Amino acid sequence: MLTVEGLRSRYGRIEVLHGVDLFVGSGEIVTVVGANGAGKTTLLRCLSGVQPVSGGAITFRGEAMTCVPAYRRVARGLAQSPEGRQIFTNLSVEENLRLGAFIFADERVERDMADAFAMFPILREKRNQLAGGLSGGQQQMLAIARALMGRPACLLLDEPSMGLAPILVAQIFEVVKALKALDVTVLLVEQNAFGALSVADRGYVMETGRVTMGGSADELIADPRVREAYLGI
Ligand SMILES: Nc1ncnc2c1ncn2[C@@H]1O[C@H](COP(=O)(O)OP(=O)(O)OP(=O)(O)O)[C@@H](O)[C@H]1O
Repeated sequence: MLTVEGLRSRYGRIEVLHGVDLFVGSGEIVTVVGANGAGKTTLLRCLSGVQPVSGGAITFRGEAMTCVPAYRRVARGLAQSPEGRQIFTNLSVEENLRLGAFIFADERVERDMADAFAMFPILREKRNQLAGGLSGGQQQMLAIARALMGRPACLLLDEPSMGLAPILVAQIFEVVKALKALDVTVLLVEQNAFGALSVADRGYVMETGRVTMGGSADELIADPRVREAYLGI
C-alpha cells in the first residue's frame, strides 16, 4: 500500500534522512521505533507532504506521491494525526470531528461520527464541550478520531503516547490495535518501542536517519539489540 524507497530529507544544509526504505502492506500495523532525534517525525512529515524530500520516492496505492501536495495526499487516503495533537481547543469535540470530514458532504459523515463515538465513548459524553477542556489522553483520542473522519486508507500516527500517563498510554495502544478491525492501515512512529511493537504486525528500527533493522514485531521484541537499546530489558 505504501512504499518508501531511498528517501532523503534535509533541514537547510543538514541531511537528516539518508535514504530510508520501508514498506507498509494493506491492513498492516507497522511501527517505526527509534530514539529521540532519529528522524521519525521527519519521515512522517515527508510522507504527509509537509516536509520537502531531497531524494528517493514515495508510492501510495500504486501512485507516485513524492511531488503530490499534502492536501491531495489526504484526499487520496493518506492522513496524519500529528505529534502534539493539534486539535482546535476553542471548538467543541463534535466541531473538531466535523472538521476532520470537511471534504465530505454526504450522509456517511453522521455514520462516521457514530463510529467514532462507538470507538471513543468518552468523546460522545463530551461532544458539546470545548476540546481544550479535555485531558491529554482524551485530546489524543480526539486527534485520532478526527483523522479517521477523513476516511483514510492509511493513517500516519506520530507518537500518540507522548506525554500521557501510563494508564492512558495503554488505552491509546488498544485504540491503535482496534483500528485493524476498521480496515485502516497504520504507520505508527513511537519512542515507546515496547508499546508500539506490542500492537504492531511489523516494525523498523531507525537510527540517525537510517533504517537499521526490520522484521516482524515478535522478531524485533526478541532481538537482543532491540531489547537492550529500546526495551531496557
Ligand atoms: N525544524 C528543524 N530544523 C533543523 N533540524 C531539525 C528540525 N527538526 C528536526 N531537526 C533535526 O532532525 C533530526 C531528526 O529529528 P526528528 O524530529 O525527525 O526525530 P525524531 O526521531 O522524530 O525525534 P522525536 O521523537 O524527538 O520527535 C534531529 O537531529 C533534529 O535535531
